[in-house]
Amino acid sequence: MSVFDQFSIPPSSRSLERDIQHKIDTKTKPPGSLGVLEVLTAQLAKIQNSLTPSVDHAQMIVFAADHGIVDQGVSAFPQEVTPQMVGNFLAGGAAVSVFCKQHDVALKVVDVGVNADIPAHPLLASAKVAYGSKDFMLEAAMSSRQLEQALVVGVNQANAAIDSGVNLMMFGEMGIGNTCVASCMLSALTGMSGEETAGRGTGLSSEGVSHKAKVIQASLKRIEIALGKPMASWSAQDIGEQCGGFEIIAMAGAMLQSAQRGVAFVVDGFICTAAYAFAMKIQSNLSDYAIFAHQSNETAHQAILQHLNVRPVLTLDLRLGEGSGAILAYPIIKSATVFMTQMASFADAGVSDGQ
Ligand SMILES: O=C(O)c1ccc[n+]([C@@H]2O[C@H](COP(=O)([O-])O)[C@@H](O)[C@H]2O)c1
Ligand SMILES: Cc1cc2nc[nH]c2cc1C
Repeated sequence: MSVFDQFSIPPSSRSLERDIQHKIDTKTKPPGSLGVLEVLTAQLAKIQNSLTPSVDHAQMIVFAADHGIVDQGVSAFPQEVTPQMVGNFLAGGAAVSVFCKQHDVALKVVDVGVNADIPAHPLLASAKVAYGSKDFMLEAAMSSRQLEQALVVGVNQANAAIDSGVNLMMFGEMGIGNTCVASCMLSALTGMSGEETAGRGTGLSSEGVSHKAKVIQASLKRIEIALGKPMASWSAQDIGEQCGGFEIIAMAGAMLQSAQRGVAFVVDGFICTAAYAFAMKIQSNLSDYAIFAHQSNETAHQAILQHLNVRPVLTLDLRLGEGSGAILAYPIIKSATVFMTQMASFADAGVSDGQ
């Protein structure tokens, strides 16, 4: 049995649905007036099968890896930045580090495939599958064994966090070149062309974006020839092996396992959305457990979010990654649970409900 077959995610519970809606509607506010917070608290209450949902024990996991596709000139930054930024996460100097500290959320960094040896650190999990993926314009990004290994890294990370009592998983990523990987995976998953999925990433020029789109188109052509079947019939395994990235696959594994264990997770920006779309191809019940943090400025993110029929919490023109949007959405997600658990009802407060 492949690791892809190990997931059987239950839909989130419907048993309290009416009680949850009643509790939301009897708070001291006009019906629906807390907007998206009402949607979020209902989602969390169903996931936790509780009228008092909580996200007090949140954990941020940043998966990091490198990508052979950078040899095609698809990023504005050099590959060395991946381990350098991992060092910055661990030292507490990155955006995700300071925002996690601000909100008292634990940060863990997982090396799934960085192209350098990273010294041991209390916040680092070393789970390197390889020193980066292969250049997928020329050959498969990884072997089927590496694909399984990366997925299992994510599953194990989710299990460790949930075993320690975490009730909200937040995911981020770091990997120079990974917007190209995410775009190629999303093209393969949705049928959108490289022109539609390619964007500026860390800051490519317009010419750079056109070149990146051509690299994606050439890669899709190579894969079609290698697999001997049209894109519409590629499996998740095909897409992961041919054009995946280790941090993206590991994150997909962590999302699937969080859902399997009945725990909500927060999807950060463009690359994390590619991990989610990939995981959805494995198990579509996943959608009940996902909260989308923000709409990235990466060109295709809006179209992909629409394609997935999901609404992000924030639109702040972010395009940083590393889980920064997820941690910024955290206080709003938390407020959604706080209104549900702490706000007075019309009856409690002696306020007329207008009926
Ligand atoms: O999350 C996003 O929406 C996002 C958009 C653009 C860039 N990034 C980050 O930038 C890196 C990838 O950009 P690039 O240009 O090297 O492919 C990677 O480390 C991501 O975390 C992230
Ligand atoms: C500096 C820098 C920080 C990042 N954080 C996530 N991706 C990144 C890419 C770069 C280039």
